[in-house]
Amino acid sequence: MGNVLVLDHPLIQHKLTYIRDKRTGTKEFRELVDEVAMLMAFEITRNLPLQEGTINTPVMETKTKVLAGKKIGLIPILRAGLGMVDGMLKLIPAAKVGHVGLYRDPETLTPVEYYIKLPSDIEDRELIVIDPMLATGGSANDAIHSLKKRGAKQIRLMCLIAAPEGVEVIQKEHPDVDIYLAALDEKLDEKGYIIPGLGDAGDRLFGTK
Ligand SMILES: O=P(O)(O)OC[C@H]1O[C@H](OP(=O)(O)OP(=O)(O)O)[C@H](O)[C@@H]1O
Ligand SMILES: O=c1cc[nH]c(=O)[nH]1
Ligand SMILES: [Mg+2]
Repeated sequence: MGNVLVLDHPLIQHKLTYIRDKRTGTKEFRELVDEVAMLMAFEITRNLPLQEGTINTPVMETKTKVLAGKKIGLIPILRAGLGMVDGMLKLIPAAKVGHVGLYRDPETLTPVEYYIKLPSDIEDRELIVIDPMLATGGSANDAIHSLKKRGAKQIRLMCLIAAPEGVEVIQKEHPDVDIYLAALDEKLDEKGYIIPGLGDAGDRLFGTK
């Protein structure tokens, strides 16, 4: 079964408080999501492989370390996942970005795929699927199935907030996928919203409510 890791860095937790607050407007919400995504990217890149190289400092030659060049792909789930892309690219600028367009039908809560465009070499990349919200898990589950169907072999999932119901779905359907969160909340309400959550991430990011 995949691991679930709550990234409890104080800066992430502090910013998440303002992201959750209903008084936070669109501009500030977007900035905070960008910042938290960058901090989460810092945490989840801890395992990137390094290789030794040699350079000359102004004083002498020395052995030092550089990234071994592992290929990464960021896969935001549209729309809300877009809000996390730029923050992550600040730390992983060489990553390629693939898009999966999904919306959750408000009545049935089942995901509807409307767009997919991926880097051509996804089978060689470690893919990080990003979406602020993991609620019933339907959207992330579909996105991951779509990626695997197209050849993806290494996938991680990064969300701001998850409900236990969504985590369970991913762990059952995709035991090979580790999940990284800023918070694991209590449950879903009768409309499938995460409680206490942050409301509708897409609407808060793009001001569409
Ligand atoms: O785990 P689930 O129950 O599938 O719910 C989570 C999904 O719901 C939201 O997207 P939404 O459908 O609101 O689309 P949007 O990003 O375009 O607003 C969110 O960004 C996730 O993709
Ligand atoms: O709480 C939720 C659940 C699904 N999608 C959201 O944007 N928020
Ligand atoms: Mg939405």
